[in-house]
Amino acid sequence: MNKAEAMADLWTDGASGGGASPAAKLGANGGNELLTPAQMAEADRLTIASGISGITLMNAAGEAVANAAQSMLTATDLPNVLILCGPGYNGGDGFVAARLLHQRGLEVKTLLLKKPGSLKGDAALAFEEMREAGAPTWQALTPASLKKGLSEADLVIDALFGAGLDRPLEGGMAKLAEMVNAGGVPVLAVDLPSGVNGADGSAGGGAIQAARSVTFFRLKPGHLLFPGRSYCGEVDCAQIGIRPAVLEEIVPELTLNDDRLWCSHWQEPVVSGHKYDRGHAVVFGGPMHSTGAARLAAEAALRAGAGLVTLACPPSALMVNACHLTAIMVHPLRKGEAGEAEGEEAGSAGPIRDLLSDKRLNAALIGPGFGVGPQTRECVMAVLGSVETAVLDADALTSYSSSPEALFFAIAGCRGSVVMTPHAGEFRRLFPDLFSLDKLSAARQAAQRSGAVVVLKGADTVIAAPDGRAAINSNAPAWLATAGSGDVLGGIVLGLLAQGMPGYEAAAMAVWMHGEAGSEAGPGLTAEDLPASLRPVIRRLVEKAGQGRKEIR
Ligand SMILES: NC(=O)C1=CN([C@@H]2O[C@H](COP(=O)(O)OP(=O)(O)OC[C@H]3O[C@@H](n4cnc5c(N)ncnc54)[C@H](OP(=O)(O)O)[C@@H]3O)[C@@H](O)[C@H]2O)[C@@H](O)CC1
Ligand SMILES: [K+]
Repeated sequence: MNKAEAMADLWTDGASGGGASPAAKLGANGGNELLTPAQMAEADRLTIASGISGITLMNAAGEAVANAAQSMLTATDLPNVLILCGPGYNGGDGFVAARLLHQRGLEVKTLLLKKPGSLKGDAALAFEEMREAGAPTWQALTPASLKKGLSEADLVIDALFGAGLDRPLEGGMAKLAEMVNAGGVPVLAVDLPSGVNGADGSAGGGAIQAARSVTFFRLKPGHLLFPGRSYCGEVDCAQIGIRPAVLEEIVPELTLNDDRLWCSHWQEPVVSGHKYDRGHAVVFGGPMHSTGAARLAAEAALRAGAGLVTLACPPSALMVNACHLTAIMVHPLRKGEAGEAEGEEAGSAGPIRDLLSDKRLNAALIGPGFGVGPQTRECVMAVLGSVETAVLDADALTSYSSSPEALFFAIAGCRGSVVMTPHAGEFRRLFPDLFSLDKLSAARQAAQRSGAVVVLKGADTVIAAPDGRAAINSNAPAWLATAGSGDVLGGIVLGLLAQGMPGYEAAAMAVWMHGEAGSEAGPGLTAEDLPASLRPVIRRLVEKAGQGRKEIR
């Protein structure tokens, strides 16, 4: 087992203790690549071309569904399972599950959306095999048959639509989904809950609410992006005989955000090392009435492992910051002080350049609590023109609402990586034309346009690189949505950049660590709790990385 594999187990082997991530409920076994429905169809095609028949894959998929169904039914004596089968191969998986559950002695009823004669290919084969096996009963899916079926069922299997959903549910179909949701019977979804678009998680016409979903080979973006994620329940990923080698042809650029994505770029401190080996990060803070955001970021950067952290701020704010900070250095941005005369804005660009002329300061964060306006734009220009790597957040982004191209131009001239961490509102101000797109496409296009790594924050944060790579995060607990949380995230990115991680990996690791720290701090957390909550998260990473190394020897 190499270091990456060892660390991949970290959050799914039940050994992660109090910080167990909600992502552990996602069955990302097999690999962290995410496949769109089109890519999944290609994986099926390549597998079938290599000599494994489609019906073999469907039988394996249906068996995984049947097994999951049984595991949901342990408490009932003679369970009654209602299987809703659609017109395509998703329905085919339903027929296989129906046959197996019937053969295992369960009461099974299938309701078909279309006549059996209209079934094609492997779905028709699976229906025939189900009938030959002594067939569980089947009839047409209508409001009346559904109402009766729901009144008798202990479990519903939703095999209506999966990867082939190509439009929102509407009319009678949407009403049937509403009936299932109102029925009070737990639902197991095959591949995806019907109504959820696997590519982007949209569910414009509503969807069936599942308690659990079983997907195949790899997770799909729709399992992770909202609103789709909220319909999936717990997600299992079953391996059905598709070889991972097909991914070499498909080359997916999208992954689940977990340690497999970034652990090989992260280096824990070595005994012979020096603090300067881990970089010197600088946070540019705002005026006296607005200092907290920068302090949260600075504390997070230090906890994330930066060797040294300096908080640079206007002289008026120096005393406030100095009173709150110990290990973090404070530095007055003296020259100019124009901001103070003009409504207490932050220091001018000159002193920023002066400070950053010390090349040991290798990563800078500007934006949180900094103030919005032309002075901020000057300061952002000074940062991007002077420092190796930078994080832009909050006011640094909002200040460019009416001139985003100027920002993108400056990013293009920056020596190293630039990471932007907008929430939805900040994103909309910088990229108004992208806001109507799905979150994944929006983040990807923004990264391409701006030349920065874009962290589009939210419960399903997307991290996108200008080269097309993207990751979806899934471990953020609900209580992470609290004042100052984003400032901490910016600080973690900064701390990892200071240690020399590449921008995309630093951003992804930071988002993941932020989520873990949120789970570690738990209900009732405030942003102040998060930097300290990084300690057990980092300790587990170090321990697991060490295990990986031992096993390599
Ligand atoms: N390929 C393989 O080897 C394997 C595939 N596997 C399984 O196959 C599934 C994908 O199968 P699939 O491609 O047949 O699509 P599927 O999800 O059944 O739906 C297509 C049908 O839905 C219809 N339809 C679409 N949207 C609709 C709407 N809003 N409202 C109403 N109707 C709508 C559409 O109808 P039409 O557009 O023609 O009107 C079409 O007839 C995948 O999820 C997995 O479970 C596994 O067995 C492993 C091996
Ligand atoms: K389904």
